[in-house]
Amino acid sequence: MGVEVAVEGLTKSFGSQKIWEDVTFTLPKGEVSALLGPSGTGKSVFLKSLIGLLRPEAGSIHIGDTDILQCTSKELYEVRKLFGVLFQDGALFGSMNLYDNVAFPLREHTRKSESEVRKIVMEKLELTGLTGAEGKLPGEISGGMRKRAGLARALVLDPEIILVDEPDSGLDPVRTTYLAQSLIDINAQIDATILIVTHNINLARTVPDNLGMLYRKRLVMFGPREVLLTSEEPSVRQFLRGSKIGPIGMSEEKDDAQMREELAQAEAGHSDGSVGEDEMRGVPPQMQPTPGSPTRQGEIRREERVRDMLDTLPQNAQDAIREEWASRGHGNGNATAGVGAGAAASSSDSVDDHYGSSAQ
Ligand SMILES: Nc1ncnc2c1ncn2[C@@H]1O[C@H](COP(=O)(O)OP(=O)(O)OP(=O)(O)O)[C@@H](O)[C@H]1O
Repeated sequence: MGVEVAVEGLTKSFGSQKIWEDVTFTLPKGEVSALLGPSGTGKSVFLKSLIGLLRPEAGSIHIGDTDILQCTSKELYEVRKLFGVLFQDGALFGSMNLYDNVAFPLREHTRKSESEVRKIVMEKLELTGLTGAEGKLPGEISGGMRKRAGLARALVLDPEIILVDEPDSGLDPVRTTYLAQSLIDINAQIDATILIVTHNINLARTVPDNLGMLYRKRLVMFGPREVLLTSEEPSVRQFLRGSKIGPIGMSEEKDDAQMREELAQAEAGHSDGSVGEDEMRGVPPQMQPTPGSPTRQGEIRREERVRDMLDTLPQNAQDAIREEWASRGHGNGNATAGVGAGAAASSSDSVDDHYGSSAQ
């Protein structure tokens, strides 16, 4: 099962440039979470901080019981083995064929025999739909295949946490959906904790259990996906619609004069090409594992968790969650298929424990 990742009061600067500050939230174990944010808000820096490649100057990052900002380098080495990371471009070695690329972490970090390595590599290549392509070089295959090879390589050490940096970059919408489906299926199969960093709104709306957004050097919010998707926060609504109207500008933020001018243009009928407000309202159904996959344990645990905190969530989010449960025949929140009746009482965690003060 995946481990919990708890980030508290995290602040990162490069010299005098503050990237983000006081970021607090928890990735629940075995659930799929996504972090949204305009370009340059430090999402990749955040991922690199989680695996100890960059060092924030304040706060803590607990991976299970270990605070990676306080631990020894030996402990950090052990913690890193829990991670599988899919970088934007797949980060494959150009001179190695796919088989050797995927085998690389096994040969580097384990003492497995070549026949054991072969068994694992072929299994992961099959899982990511790459059987038959193992002899190809990265330069000979499409961007989508490179991503999947990167994913296969991220999976060979049986990670408990999978970090995915912009899974859609360089992919068309159909291939992005296939990759997202792979992530959901993998979550069902190995119950790993998954964090996806993305600006793909469709993916953010349909794939994760939990959703957050970084903006203006802060975590605007993080919590069950229904909270962000029904939020009235102007930056969140603007981002979801991809509209020019709102506080987010071409560079990080804009001034009042520009905001007034853009609003006047919109009122005069000038379209900025964004998705209509009504189209972006509501919570679409979540992507499910491919039929025949194991039940997603993260989804069951999430339901228990959300049930515990339901009354603390904004009304819009509560309504969306209750509606979704009702559509699945889960009644008004008092009964859950597949979840023990004692579950709601078993956790003492409050919404603040899970999501910090930024949960809304
Ligand atoms: N090693 C570094 N040294 C100095 N500045 C850095 C370093 N890495 C990132 N930055 C800066 O941190 C900021 C955030 O970068 P980051 O790549 O994390 O943004 P992002 O949200 O992932 O953007 P995008 O969505 O466009 O990929 C940028 O201003 C970048 O220049």
